[in-house]
Amino acid sequence: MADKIKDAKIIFVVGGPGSGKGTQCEKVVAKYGYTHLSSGDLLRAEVASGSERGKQLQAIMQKGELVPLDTVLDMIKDAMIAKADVSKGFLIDGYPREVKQGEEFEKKIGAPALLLYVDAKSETMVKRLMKRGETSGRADDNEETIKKRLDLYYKATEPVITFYEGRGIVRKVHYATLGSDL
Ligand SMILES: Nc1ncnc2c1ncn2[C@H]1C[C@H](O)[C@@H](COP(=O)(O)OP(=O)(O)O)O1
Ligand SMILES: [Mg+2]
Repeated sequence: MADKIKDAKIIFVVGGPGSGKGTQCEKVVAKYGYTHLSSGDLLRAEVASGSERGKQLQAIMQKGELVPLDTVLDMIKDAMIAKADVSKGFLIDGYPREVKQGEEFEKKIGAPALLLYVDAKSETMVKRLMKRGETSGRADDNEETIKKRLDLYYKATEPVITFYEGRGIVRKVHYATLGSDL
């Protein structure tokens, strides 16, 4: 099973909460036809299913914390396997959230060809999340949780960018634009 994805082209998409990762991914999908997999969307689908595991995940996400690594990695891997036959490559949006997640992904699936870093100022992110919170229905788009998500991003996720910069595979994009030479 896992063999099906061992040579897949992988692009990690990393950025703060509300930085515009999903929007950037839509542009790449339109242009290159890659398969977009969002860790947050996969987790929210599990929550929406009403399963016992979904209830546990919901409680963690509501607090703005990270769900256990194995849970999110298994979900991504299953989603990749399900799309392996039709996919030209995968945009993994919202993962890795910490260096350890990147290392485990590489052990279990493979190495990324590129990391798209969606850069945005923290004031911009907060503004966009507060605005999104008016209509998103997301339990984590409120002032208190947004602050925790941002703190966690700077503490745990920014080191991921530094880690992959060391390999020379980071491409920085601003939330409003996307280079044409991906
Ligand atoms: N790779 C990951 N590891 C652990 N928790 C994750 C995760 N990806 C998402 N989550 C959990 C914690 C996040 O605060 C929540 C929402 O994720 P998201 O949809 O990627 O948020 P956003 O797009 O606002 O950054 O889901
Ligand atoms: Mg998202």
